[in-house]
Amino acid sequence: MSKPHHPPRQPDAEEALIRAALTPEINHRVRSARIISRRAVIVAEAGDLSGSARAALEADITAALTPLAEFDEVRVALTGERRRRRLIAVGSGKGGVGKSTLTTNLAVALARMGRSVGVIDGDIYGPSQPKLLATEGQKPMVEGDKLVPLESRHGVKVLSMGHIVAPGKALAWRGPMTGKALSQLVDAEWGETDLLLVDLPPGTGDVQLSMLSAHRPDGAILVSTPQDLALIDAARAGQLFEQGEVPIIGLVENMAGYCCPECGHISDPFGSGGVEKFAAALEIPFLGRVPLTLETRIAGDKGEPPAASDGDAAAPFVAIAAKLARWLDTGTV
Ligand SMILES: Nc1ncnc2c1ncn2[C@@H]1O[C@H](COP(=O)(O)OP(=O)(O)OP(=O)(O)O)[C@@H](O)[C@H]1O
Repeated sequence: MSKPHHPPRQPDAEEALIRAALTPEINHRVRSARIISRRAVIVAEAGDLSGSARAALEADITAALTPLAEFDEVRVALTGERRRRRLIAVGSGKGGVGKSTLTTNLAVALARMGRSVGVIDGDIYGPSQPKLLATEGQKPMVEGDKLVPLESRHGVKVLSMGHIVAPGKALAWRGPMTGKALSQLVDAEWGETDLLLVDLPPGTGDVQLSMLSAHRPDGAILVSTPQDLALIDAARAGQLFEQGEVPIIGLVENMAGYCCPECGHISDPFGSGGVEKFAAALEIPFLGRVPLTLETRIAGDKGEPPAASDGDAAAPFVAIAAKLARWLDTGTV
């Protein structure tokens, strides 16, 4: 007895038939289209769409295909909503103003608020995050061609040039090399991490420029101490972000006044309120002030960020982190 004859399947013809009934906009999203047992099965890319736009896409595909006689049923599978990881740069015009300390403490405070946060130490010439997040001497693993961020003990993932390059070795790097190094950190295997805080080197050099061109941040926080010179440099750093069309979330005043560890009295060797006035003049939101405290300095050196505990030194960081969280959720501080 001869075998029953099955006509060869014609996936291309099936796909062409289905695509002919869809608009170009929808076809652009269709990844596969098949007819299986008189059922049309369409897989469409919808990772960038919100809930209502996804529902509309599904309804449009179903409505366009239902009249066709070649199948009895239409099934639409949409690809999952893609997580959009946000990148926030923390920058300053001048070195040593506490940008790294602020980055670490904001990350830890946000993690304690339930956010999934990673820190990238973009300070290629003087990395400080390995120390601040107590991961000194650790080496990230590599999966495929991607680095796997280190898990700090404070619930924040971290990757720093200090984890992958011997101290001092990056000093001679310029332009393209620094850009490539930064890309390795940003494009690492961050997994479920929703938010990356990037601790930028001070100033407006190569790393900042490659950050703006290759990994444009969603927003930037500027840090300054109250001295005039630091403020002028901060304004310059702000201009760089503005030119790169990166929204400036706000300005933080660090080492605002000295908090005496004996009596808690705050004295202001550099005056007070200058940064806030400066922010107002530049029409940049003022995010808050962090006093100079011995606790913050010692905690930083020990890899125990104040924001990891509930002491007095944590409060200013927590308040600024809450503003950043609001900005992330609503677009305003
Ligand atoms: N509010 C603060 N109170 C006390 N010490 C602080 C405070 N902020 C920062 N420091 C200390 O000041 C020093 C410089 O801080 P940090 O490394 O965060 O600055 P930076 O702007 O990132 O510097 P760099 O230019 O080296 O990247 C560190 O020793 C840090 O512990």
